Amino acid sequence: MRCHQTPKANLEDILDTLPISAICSDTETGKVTHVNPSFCEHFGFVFDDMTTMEEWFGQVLIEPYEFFQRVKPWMSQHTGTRSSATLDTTLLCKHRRQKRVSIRFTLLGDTKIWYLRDTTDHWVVEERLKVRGVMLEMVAKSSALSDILNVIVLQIQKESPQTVCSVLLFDKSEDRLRLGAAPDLPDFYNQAIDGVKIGMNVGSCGTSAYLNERVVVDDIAAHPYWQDYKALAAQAGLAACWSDPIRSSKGELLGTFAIYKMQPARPTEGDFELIQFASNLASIAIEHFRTQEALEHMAYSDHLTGLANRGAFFNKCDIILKDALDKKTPMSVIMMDIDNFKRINDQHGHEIGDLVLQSLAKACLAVLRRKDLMARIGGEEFAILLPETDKEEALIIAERVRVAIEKDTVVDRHHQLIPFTASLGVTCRSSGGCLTDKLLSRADKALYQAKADGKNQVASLDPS
Ligand SMILES: Nc1nc2c(ncn2[C@@H]2O[C@H](COP(=O)(O)OP(=O)(O)OP(=O)(O)O)[C@@H](O)[C@H]2O)c(=O)[nH]1
Repeated sequence: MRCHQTPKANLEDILDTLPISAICSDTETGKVTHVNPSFCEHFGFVFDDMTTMEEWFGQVLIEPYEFFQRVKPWMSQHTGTRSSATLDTTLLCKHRRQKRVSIRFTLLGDTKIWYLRDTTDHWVVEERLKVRGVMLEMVAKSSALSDILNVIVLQIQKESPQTVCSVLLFDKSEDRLRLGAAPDLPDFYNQAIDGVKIGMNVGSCGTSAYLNERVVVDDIAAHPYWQDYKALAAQAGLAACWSDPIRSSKGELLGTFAIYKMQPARPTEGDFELIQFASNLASIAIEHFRTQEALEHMAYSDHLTGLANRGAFFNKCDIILKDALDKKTPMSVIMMDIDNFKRINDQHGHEIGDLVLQSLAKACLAVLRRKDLMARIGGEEFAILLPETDKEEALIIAERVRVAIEKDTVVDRHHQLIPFTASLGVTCRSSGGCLTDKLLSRADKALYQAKADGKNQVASLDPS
């Protein structure tokens, strides 16, 4: 690797035997006069790539501002013959790999000898421990899942330059992938992918989720998996993508972790290890979040119908009522009770009674709006919260619910259709404001009226 036979040949011979990377430069001109084989091997540069150390730093520093803020002052501080202070920084090798290095130099006559130690492995371990700690702390504090996933994605992008990552979450009920975190992918791309149904040839992630195995696509433009999405990927500047299924501790699919590249590329062993690390971290976060969700669902929902339970309904009602008073918006509630339910139970059995409760809940949800909240607050008693809804609109909704129930039936084991009906009481909040209890008791009175007037009908009671 010696470039010239000079009087410094002995020194260069010694440097050439060292396992540590070394560069010699002229103290006067700053020109690089020698690089040892270890430097070429670790960083990919050869002697002909080097002019001065200043220029080289200008090319390889990851953060351009670092040259004037850190590197230049560090270079000029040292004048004596002892070794300089150590500079820890991140460089981009000739083959575009990012490396963490510790650099120092010494003066020997008119030669400056630079020593570069590759500390990447150590740095990666430290960084990963750090991000793992941050993530576990966020999990313990029940931070939003998207925030936790963002931390993981940003860490992977930091470790692997020219990389953009995404986490998609698996929605088992619909076999779709939903956006979990992809802070550096363009919005139009995220919107197009959000909700995509998994299957063969649905990009790297859709296919990876479908096959429940890692998918590597090194050239999106030419791969059949991307046939229907390659124009979208090209618009987002994406050229390669490998995707790993994120699995729970029981092996169930939770989502996918994807690494995108801007140029066609094949993953290295290091990339596989990186995506595995990311998938494992994401799996801890998602699994914890799903467990929390399931616990909350159990605490706040009715096991038979899946509707909100009494406690959840009262809590939500308090919040919506306060909000309606603050914003001076209308709000209504409906109380509902199945007609002659005892008779249904007595004639057809408790199991059929349960089926009626479940079927009625479904029929009502189908005609309610997304913002409405329906709850089972007693055996055959239901309540419906209608935010931003005045009495006239509430009466229309109540009638729609009544008709939906009237049209619904369940079938017994002899294939006999069993119809059922319900009575409904409607009220709206008073202009002065009232408590949830008062509001519900007024709706209850209206319900009582509907029962008294012959059942299978809607009655209302004004606040006045
Ligand atoms: N199958 C089933 N029945 C229930 C459940 N909870 C309460 N019930 C029954 O609901 C019935 C309520 O009867 P009642 O209060 O007399 O009311 P009703 O027969 O609907 O009469 P009206 O309200 O006047 O129309 C009772 O037979 C309860 O056993 C449940 O979870 N499943």
